[in-house]
Parts: sequence; C-alpha cells; structure tokens
Amino acid sequence: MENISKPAVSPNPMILKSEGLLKYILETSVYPREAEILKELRNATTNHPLGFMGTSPDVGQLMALLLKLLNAKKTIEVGVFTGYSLLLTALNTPHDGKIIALDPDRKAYEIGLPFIKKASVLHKIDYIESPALPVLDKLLQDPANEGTFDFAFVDADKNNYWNYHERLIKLIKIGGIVAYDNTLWGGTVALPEMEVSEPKREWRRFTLAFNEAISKDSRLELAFVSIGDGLTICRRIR
Ligand SMILES: C[S@@+](CC[C@H](N)C(=O)[O-])C[C@H]1O[C@@H](n2cnc3c(N)ncnc32)[C@H](O)[C@@H]1O
Repeated sequence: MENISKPAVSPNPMILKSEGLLKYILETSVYPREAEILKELRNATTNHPLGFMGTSPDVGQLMALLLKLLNAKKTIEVGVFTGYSLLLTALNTPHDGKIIALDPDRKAYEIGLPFIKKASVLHKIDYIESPALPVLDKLLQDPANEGTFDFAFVDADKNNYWNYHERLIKLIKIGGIVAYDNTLWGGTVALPEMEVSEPKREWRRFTLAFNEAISKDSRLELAFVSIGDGLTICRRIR
C-alpha cells in the first residue's frame, strides 16, 4: 500500500539546481518577452557597485502574470533598489494604478529613474525615501487604508520580513497577494549552518524562521516557488 504519511518529493530534486535548465528557461521564454525598457534598466544597473541585485527576470515574469491576473491597481513595493521590480509593476498595472515604493537608498533609485520616466509610468509611483516599517505603520494608523491594496512585493531586509508581513496582511485586501523574494536565500535554507558562509548565516536564520512562521499562517494560502532565489506567494483569505 502507498505510504501516504510520507509525501513524495520532486522526482528529480537536482533539476531545481540545474544552471542549464535556468539558462534554457531564460533564453526560451523570459529574455525574449522581457520589455526592452526593463532590459535597459537591468543593463544600467550592472554598473552599480553591488552589481545587479534586482529581482531576477524570471521572477519578474511571474510577478507580471500575477499583477495581470489580479488586475492590480494599488500596490506596495518594499525594497526598490534601482527599480527593476518597481518598473515591472508599473508596466503591468493600469494607467491610474498607484504604487507606494519604499527604500532608504534614493541613490540607487536614481539610477533607474530615467527608465521609469522614459516608460511614462512615473505618475503611478509614490517613492518614499525611508525604511519601510514606519511608513507601513503610518498607513495603518488610518483604518481607511486597511484591506485596500491589491498586491505587495517584499524584497528588502530579511530580518524584517515577519514585521512586514504582520503589517501587509492587514493592508492587503482579501484575495490580494503579498509576494516575498529570496525565501530560499541562495539555497542556504536547505544547508546545515556550518556549510553556509559567515555573512549569509544571520539572514539565513531569519529566512528559516520566516518560512516556518508563514507556512503556519492560517490567514493566507501560499505557494513556495523555487524560482530565482525563492518566491513565496501569499493570498490573503481572511
Ligand atoms: C535586493 S534589493 C531590491 C531589489 C528590487 N526589488 C529590484 O528589483 O531592483 C534590496 C533593497 O532593500 C532596501 N532596503 C534595505 N533595508 C530596507 C528597509 N528597512 N526598508 C526598505 N527597503 C530596505 C535596500 O536599500 C535595497 O535597495
């Protein structure tokens, strides 16, 4: 008899790690369909001292699909950097869409700003040069903001992911989506701590705690997607 207490794993777990497969996906369906202006922003960002640490284009493609499926109009972006995911969100929301974009690093945002302007989507963006938490708290001080956002994307300091979650789950409407990037943290979540480089250990611990807590959150349905550096997609259900 089939052992139902032991869920089946992927028939080929190694497939998740195959660089060749990722290259195939990117070259077959991601890069050819990526908006030219996003490519331009991505290329401009490679000159940043930290290189391109923006959202990976395959994650972007999935985000675009989610935004369109939701017909998202009102969104929040936590962690802008040079604005790849921000521009992508702006391109995939209607003309009267609104995005509250939060990041204390305005210098990085200014690298992407010319591309946002060129795409004629700046009018949708309310960029606030600030750490995200105080702004989210301020939004929640006005009960009129609760349950009004369609979509939020979090790609910032991992130590605050649960703090963001506790606020975003109230700001997002029932049926809306909050997506968290980097929830596989370079694959380190599946490694013993000893095998993880020292600089990655602290955020690995936060990511592990976040993944465990969110998996138990009954206010949402979720999918933990092995794409890019890991994307956890949560749909608020209550
Ligand atoms: C990985 S980057 C974001 C990439 C962005 N999603 C993109 O596609 O280009 C992380 C960003 O989080 C920002 N960040 C760090 N701490 C933050 C905080 N407390 N609140 C908001 N943003 C923060 C950093 O300044 C950095 O720009």
